[in-house]
Amino acid sequence: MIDVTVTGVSGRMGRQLAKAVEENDRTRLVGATVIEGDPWAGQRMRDVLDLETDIVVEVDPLEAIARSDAIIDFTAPQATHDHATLAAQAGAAHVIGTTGLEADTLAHLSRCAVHTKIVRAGNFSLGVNLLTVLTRKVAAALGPEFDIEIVEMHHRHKVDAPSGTALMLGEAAAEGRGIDLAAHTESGRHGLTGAREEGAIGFAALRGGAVIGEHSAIFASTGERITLGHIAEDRMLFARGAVTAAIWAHAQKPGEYDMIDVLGLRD
Ligand SMILES: NC(=O)C1=CN([C@@H]2O[C@H](COP(=O)(O)OP(=O)(O)OC[C@H]3O[C@@H](n4cnc5c(N)ncnc54)[C@H](OP(=O)(O)O)[C@@H]3O)[C@@H](O)[C@H]2O)C=CC1
Ligand SMILES: O=C(O)C1=N[C@H](C(=O)O)C[C@H](O)C1
Repeated sequence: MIDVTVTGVSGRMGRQLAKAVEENDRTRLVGATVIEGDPWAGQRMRDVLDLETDIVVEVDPLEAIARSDAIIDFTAPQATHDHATLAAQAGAAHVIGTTGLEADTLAHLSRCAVHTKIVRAGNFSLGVNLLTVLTRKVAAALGPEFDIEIVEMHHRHKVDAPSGTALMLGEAAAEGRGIDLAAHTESGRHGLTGAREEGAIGFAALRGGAVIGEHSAIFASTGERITLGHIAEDRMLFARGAVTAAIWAHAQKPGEYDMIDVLGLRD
């Protein structure tokens, strides 16, 4: 059995993650955390989420992580930064779904990965990870006469843009084309923008309603257009992928990994 803590358990993803850990016969929920002041703090998981476990929701992640083989963390950038320190100290695998991480946190994760295994992905679904592989291949096959645009739509509560998945797709397209994404990104067009830069990779982010996550990679020439896309219809998709990643990470050496490694999709 792999003992798992879910951080941010009262969140949209936290709830699904706790269920996914408990439904998998190789994992067991041994910790569940929330931020101070959250109504779930101090409550039994069986009372707030109808799970058959005696786990009580905690505010301090220290002890929960210390008794865990793995933590699954879909929270917020500062929380993930802090959890990484604790996971590295405890030697617990750290599965990270949090998006919108800044460069200082990414550098911190690389230092933590000397001590433990980190699996980080902007999207833990099989479909999106296959889509990134396809996007890289299509970008490599097409010439610069094809403009690349990444379009995403999410629910009204999402706080970061472009989404982590959109950035994965942009990175894949840039890799396929043999260019640096940061140097070719065009996003947030508004007003008198001028014509599209040749070779740019464009990003457009839509927000509204309860959309779980929709992504397209569009390759447009003057004569034809190819669209590769993915629609997520249930958050359990991401949660089950993250549990698969925790089980996989348990058997790995310390280091930084992503879902392409977990799924064995790397060429
Ligand atoms: N990689 C993937 O496959 C996916 C990634 N995501 C990403 O996961 C993250 C969470 O998304 P979502 O569940 O929709 O967001 P929510 O806001 O619903 O959940 C995040 C939860 O984390 C809590 N939290 C914040 N800081 C801490 C902390 N220090 N300790 C414990 N809990 C904390 C928040 O509490 P409070 O609300 O009180 O701040 C909230 O309950 C986002 O970055 C999102 O982009 C989402 C889906 C799939
Ligand atoms: O915030 C979300 O909800 C999602 N976030 C991830 C992202 O930023 O791509 C994954 C998924 O699309 C849902």
